[in-house]
Amino acid sequence: MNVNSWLAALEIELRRHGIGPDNIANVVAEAATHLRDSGEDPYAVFGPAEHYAAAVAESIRTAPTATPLRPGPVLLAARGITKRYGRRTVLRDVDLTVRAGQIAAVVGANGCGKSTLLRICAGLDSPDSGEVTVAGRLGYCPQQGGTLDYLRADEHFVLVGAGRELSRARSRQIGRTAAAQLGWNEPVDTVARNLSGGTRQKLNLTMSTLTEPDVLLLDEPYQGFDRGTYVNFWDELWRLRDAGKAIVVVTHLLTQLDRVNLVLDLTSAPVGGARR
Ligand SMILES: Nc1ncnc2c1ncn2[C@@H]1O[C@H](COP(=O)(O)OP(=O)(O)OP(=O)(O)O)[C@@H](O)[C@H]1O
Repeated sequence: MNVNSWLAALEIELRRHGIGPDNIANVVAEAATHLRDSGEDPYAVFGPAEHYAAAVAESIRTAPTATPLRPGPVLLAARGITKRYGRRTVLRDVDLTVRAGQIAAVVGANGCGKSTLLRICAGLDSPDSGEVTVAGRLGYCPQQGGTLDYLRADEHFVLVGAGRELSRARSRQIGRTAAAQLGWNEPVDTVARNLSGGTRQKLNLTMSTLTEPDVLLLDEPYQGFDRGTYVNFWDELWRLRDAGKAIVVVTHLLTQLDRVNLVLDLTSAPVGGARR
């Protein structure tokens, strides 16, 4: 189905449900970004526009507000992070502090440095200045990649579990249970390269939670998820938060920001440095 007609239909349906103009703009922009990045058919990903609009309306009506801050100990502290690629300063003096029991959303325009910040927090990239402190175990779900083409899901689980000295059987069990929570019930025989994009993301997400991290870094982990999985994903995030984890999630979904405790908007970085 044509993407533009589907988005136009979505906008009309959202208006019909009485959704406010800001929310409509955000939801449509988010769907457009997802469809552009994935190249998928809107009908296949979201279903009929009227159904998706109804689900969004329902989600907005029933959105739990973020729990009041229950300041646990600081589990992630990024201070004064500056990162340059060549002459371009992508991050300038960025601070992010996340405590146990908090979800922080990192938002901002394409290319403003969200993934770069997460990679730095994960220790996969070095800042030009600033430092990151992590208390406890770290889990990281990258925006892309992260899976090995010729390994099956179970083999991914075993590989990640081995890093925590889990037995093969235990790794498989934890991995399959986490996958089932995302509505993926048979993650057994298919090698990663033959999984759909959304299912590969489920595998990535499952791996990032498999070692029960204290700090969980998620870089747009829901890309390609269908609606049911998306709902399960947020339920799972809240469960982890309530279990005392510190979670950072990169998101374009501004409708979800009332569900998190902190928002770091990297778009608004003024030249010359900003404390957030
Ligand atoms: N290894 C690299 N070398 C050079 N430039 C890079 C490198 N990695 C990222 N960049 C650039 O840094 C900027 C920030 O990239 P980043 O992926 O962090 O943005 P983002 O906010 O996550 O974007 P998006 O919303 O599109 O995912 C971009 O202009 C990107 O091209």
